[in-house]
Amino acid sequence: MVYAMVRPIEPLLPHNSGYNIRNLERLCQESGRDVHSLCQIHVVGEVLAIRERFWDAEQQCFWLRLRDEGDFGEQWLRKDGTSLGLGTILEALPSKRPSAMLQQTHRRALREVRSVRTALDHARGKEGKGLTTPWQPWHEVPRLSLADAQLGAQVNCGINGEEWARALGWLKIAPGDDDGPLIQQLLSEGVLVVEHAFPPDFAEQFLEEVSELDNGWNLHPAPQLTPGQRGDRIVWIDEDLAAVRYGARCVASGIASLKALAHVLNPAVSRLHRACAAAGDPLHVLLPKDPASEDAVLTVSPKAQLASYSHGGGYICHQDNRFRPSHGTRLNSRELTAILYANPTDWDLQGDGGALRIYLGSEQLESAPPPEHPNMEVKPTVGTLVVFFSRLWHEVLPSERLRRALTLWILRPEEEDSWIPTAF
Ligand SMILES: O=C(O)CCC(=O)C(=O)O
Ligand SMILES: [Fe+2]
Repeated sequence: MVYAMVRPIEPLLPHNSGYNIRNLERLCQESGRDVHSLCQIHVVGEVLAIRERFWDAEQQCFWLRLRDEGDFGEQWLRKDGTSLGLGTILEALPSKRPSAMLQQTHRRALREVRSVRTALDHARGKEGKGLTTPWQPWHEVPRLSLADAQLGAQVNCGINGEEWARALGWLKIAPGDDDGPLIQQLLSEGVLVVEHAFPPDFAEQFLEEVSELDNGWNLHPAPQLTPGQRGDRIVWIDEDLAAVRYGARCVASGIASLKALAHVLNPAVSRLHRACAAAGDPLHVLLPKDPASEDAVLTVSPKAQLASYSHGGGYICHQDNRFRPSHGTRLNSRELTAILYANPTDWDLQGDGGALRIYLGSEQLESAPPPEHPNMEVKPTVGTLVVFFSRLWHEVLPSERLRRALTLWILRPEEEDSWIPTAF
């Protein structure tokens, strides 16, 4: 199933105005419209083709005509780089391998999308300096270096070098720190929790921005593979969208900090993989595609997921990735799951629920472990950073209170036959 979003508000918004709630309210007042009428989400089935596109010089955007399988027939979507993200259109396909025909159509649609993005960048004179260029095949995705990440952050949201260094400091992990106790803990236990990773004033602002973003109808129900799998609403977001579209600079900094983690963890994780590969572990075979990958096996997905749970919603016990011995491959390229929470500090796990429960040493299990399996519970309060290997089983316990989380998947893409970008 592919989701497309149509936002009638779109033509109303001046270029680069944010979608934050104040902006929307102001625009609604000015145009005499009800704020609830402005955002719609259509589930439109599989995108079969992008039939037509044109560059609208007046509005400086592309318009795409999509044909899909849903009842909505054909519809126009607007793409202008800062507004409606194409990632939203082609975001979710079932993770079990769809038919060859669907794979092919999806590939074709992706090629179209990429050509639009390239043309768009070209039209704007941009040099494509993002952290990763999403239209490249995974094995060509450049490895993240701190310099790239700094550049990306500056290009994307104007974070300067000083702020960047501070962001890394917040996470209490410094470059060159790969033998430090926190990283050792991650490698040996598979999980790392850092409490108070943010200074309090930043935490307060982060919390406020995330709640404004959520209250502005920017999140939509997460795609589910099975009914009842997860109860959250989500939006995929990068630094650029956060800072420019939503006016959420602390969220942008949060995403940039999570991306910096990949860089910082690279040497240690790379050593871990080499050691496991040397011991004959098939999961850790490193393909010799990129000699520089000796010290860099990790990169990041361009977008992070902002999720909001409410009304007792949770996420059943699952793995974000798994190794398929029968295929000798991993299901996707996710290696580490890194989360920053955005919930008040008076959170009470007993009364409010919403713990992230991670089952330790569970990555090889074929099915979800029983609750008595050794586990740890993380309280989702603002300032808490949790990083864990994506193959560990974990769940979000039902949350009686609004529960928000910003998640970035850190990737190890080199052996990926992935034809489905999970986010781009
Ligand atoms: O929000 C959390 O604590 C974890 C969410 C999660 O497991 C996921 O989105 O895959
Ligand atoms: Fe997960």
